[in-house]
Amino acid sequence: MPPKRKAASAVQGAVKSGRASAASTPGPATPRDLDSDDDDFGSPGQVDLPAEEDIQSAVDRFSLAHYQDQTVRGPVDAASRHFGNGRRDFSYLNLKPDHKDRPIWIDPQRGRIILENFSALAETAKDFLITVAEPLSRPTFLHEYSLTTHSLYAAISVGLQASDIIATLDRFSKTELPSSIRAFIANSTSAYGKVKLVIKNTKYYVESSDPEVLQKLLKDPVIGPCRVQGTDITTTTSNMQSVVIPGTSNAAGVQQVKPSDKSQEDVPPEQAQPENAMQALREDDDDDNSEAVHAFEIPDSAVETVQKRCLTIQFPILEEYDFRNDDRNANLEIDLKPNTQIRSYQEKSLSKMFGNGRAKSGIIVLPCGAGKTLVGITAACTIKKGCIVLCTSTMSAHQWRQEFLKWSNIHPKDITVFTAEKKDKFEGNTGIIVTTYPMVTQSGKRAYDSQKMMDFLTSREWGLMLLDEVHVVPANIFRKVSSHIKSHSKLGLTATLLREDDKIGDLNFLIGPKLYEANWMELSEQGHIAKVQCAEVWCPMTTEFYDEYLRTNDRGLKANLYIMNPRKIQACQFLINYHEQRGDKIIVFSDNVYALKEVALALGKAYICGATGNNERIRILENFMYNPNIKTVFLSKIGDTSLDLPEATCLIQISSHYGSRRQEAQRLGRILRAKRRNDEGFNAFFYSLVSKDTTEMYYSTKRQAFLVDQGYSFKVITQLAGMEQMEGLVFNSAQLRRELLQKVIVDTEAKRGMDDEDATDDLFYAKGRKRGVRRTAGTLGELSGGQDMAYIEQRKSANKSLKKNNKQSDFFKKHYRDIARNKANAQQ
Ligand SMILES: Nc1ncnc2c1ncn2[C@@H]1O[C@H](COP(=O)(O)OP(=O)(O)OP(=O)(O)O)[C@@H](O)[C@H]1O
Repeated sequence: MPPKRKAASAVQGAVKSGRASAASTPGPATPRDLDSDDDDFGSPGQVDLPAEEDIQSAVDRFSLAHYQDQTVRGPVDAASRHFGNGRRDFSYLNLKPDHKDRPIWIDPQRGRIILENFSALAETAKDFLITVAEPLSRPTFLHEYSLTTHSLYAAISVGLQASDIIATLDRFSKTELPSSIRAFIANSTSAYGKVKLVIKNTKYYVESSDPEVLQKLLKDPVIGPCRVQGTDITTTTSNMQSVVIPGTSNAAGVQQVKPSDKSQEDVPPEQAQPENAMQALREDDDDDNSEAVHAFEIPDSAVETVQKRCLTIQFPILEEYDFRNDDRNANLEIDLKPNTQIRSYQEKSLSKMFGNGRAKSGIIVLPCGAGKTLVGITAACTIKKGCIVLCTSTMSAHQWRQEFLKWSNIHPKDITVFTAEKKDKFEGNTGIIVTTYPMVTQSGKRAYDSQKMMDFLTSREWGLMLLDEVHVVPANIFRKVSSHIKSHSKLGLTATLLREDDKIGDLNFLIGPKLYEANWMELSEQGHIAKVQCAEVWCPMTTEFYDEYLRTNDRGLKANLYIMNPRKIQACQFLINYHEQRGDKIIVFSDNVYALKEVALALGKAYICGATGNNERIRILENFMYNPNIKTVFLSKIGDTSLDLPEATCLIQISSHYGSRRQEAQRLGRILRAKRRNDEGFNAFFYSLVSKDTTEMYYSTKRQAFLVDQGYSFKVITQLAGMEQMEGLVFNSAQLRRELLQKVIVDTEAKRGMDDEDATDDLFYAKGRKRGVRRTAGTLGELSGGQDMAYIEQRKSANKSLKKNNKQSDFFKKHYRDIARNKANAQQ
């Protein structure tokens, strides 16, 4: 089916206005250059689209490297090695005379696009780039995007044509568009949309309106054998129709419940936004042509293989759901409530999903606290078929149900929760089930009612599958989910499409391409998420801690030393004090559960970790939210995601998971939804405390990479003015610091030998970790307890009893007395 041109009028509108503004900018840009419809490039006739070709040549064309310019490079000289010995010398790309007025430059080898964010055309160019390319980095002045086959497929799927993309990129580009990029765009997009994967009667079919394409697939050595013999069918399908737009400017194609006094027809036409892509679709979709479609069946087990292979041979398989023509599955009574207004970026993201009037599967990326839940609910209200929502925990499953009831008019009986405790089915023909990933993927024998519920889920077709927090779920879990549950469309939601293990690419074919990624800075400028001041506080190690840090080879002890560095604890105390006085509510994060407990107790604050019981968690969180005297709570990594504490306005991180960019972003997310974010001059604060000259510094820089790409800048604070003079500063004598050091060493050793009740929380003592022989340098004096070093038995049982006995010593007596006192204070 040919892509529809008008569907992309939002983007094209932006491009047009870009042309207009370019024409009005001073400088040598001529109207013909920037504003002319008489394009030099980009008319379909001039794009060198391949004619007939075999599968192998399609495979060869897949990589951008295939399109490299064959331009002769300049002579190799002494500086050449800095430019890949001439390979990265792009001086052959001639700048246009008016290049200063054009905002982008494109790397002909890697498809990277650099945008000058200070250009007068930046806004218009950004609107376009977000549609055709993937944002990589968006700090203040220069943005970086990447043209990929996936991003180009996404652009085509909202109705742009290769010629539009080429022409517009060329207009914005400082140099003539490299021929490698032109060919890459033309060829990557030429086969898009020719092959589809559809579900009919709970069976998967590969479908195309071009019989020759199907023949090619059937001849392919991987796809051919997957066909279920004797299942070929030919049907007719009607062309795209517009998604119903009730006329509200914020609808994004969503049917909203109308207030009773206002019928849909009452809405004056001027309220409809002309630049709304969905609106354009509605105008466009009167031509309702039918066409013949040919299909063959593939077994469930072959779906992923076929999807992967199709991607490799450049016939990307499209998962689209023509929900309005689905008469087989019952319609669900669901609309947004009349007072529900979705925000512009939520609308934009949904217009990418429903850009051509059908539901495309894919992933929407919005910052934490930007309202992914409402985006999911709006998608369900658009499709209006059975919907299954998968969450990461039982708590968030219940939250999702509540949000559905809050924002939509769904009948409470039509939305049920399937968790270990609750296994209700909806009563009507269709409905919504909210469940968790483990509930549907758990292997082994299930309880009777759980099995019955699973049979219910697997025996029917679902219109939409909403996948919350897609970034945390391993690919094999998705495989299980999709093989168990048949859904016509899938929408993944996340704030951080990041994995340190590079597995994120798997989501491309398991769910679909990234449909939309919002700009964090833009949303915070608009007040949808809080503005945050980020700072990295460098805490020097005390001499005795640093000596031990340098001496030991034990990674666990090293980590405990830089985390428990007394100067860091003092900085934490000082910052808590400072922000409590300002009226902030503070969350202190520590991945290391040992440090979490010790520091919380030392500072007399409450903490929550994996081992904290549910009732106690609720009690602590409620106190944090509603008790004006409880202003600080310590959280282990269980608080990283899905915790809604809009009261929190300040974060202090004392230990974290190595270089995890995702965790850093998720933690920052806990304050992005701060209630007070729209107060005049309000700022939230995010402090990361790191021990100077230790490996923690290296990890810290890595962790910040994602946020820096989103435009956040981290101030480095080397000294907290006034800290030394603070009254009641902990560990403020050499004796106390030495005692703390002893305790850290003893506890590290003791804990190594014991089963850790917080193993799920604690990265350094994860269960199953092998112990090796450890040899450390030391003196006899140290061994005998001189110089504040403690004697440590290496046998497990001895360690336990040593610790027990140690409780009787003066040091431990005092220590445990302090803990008890702090605990009592925290509970008051
Ligand atoms: N269009 C809207 N109008 C009013 N409030 C909204 C809108 N969209 C979202 N919100 C509110 O913003 C807050 C954050 O929403 P939500 O919990 O869905 O964020 P999230 O993106 O899922 O965050 P996280 O990634 O941290 O889970 C909620 O209180 C929600 O009610």
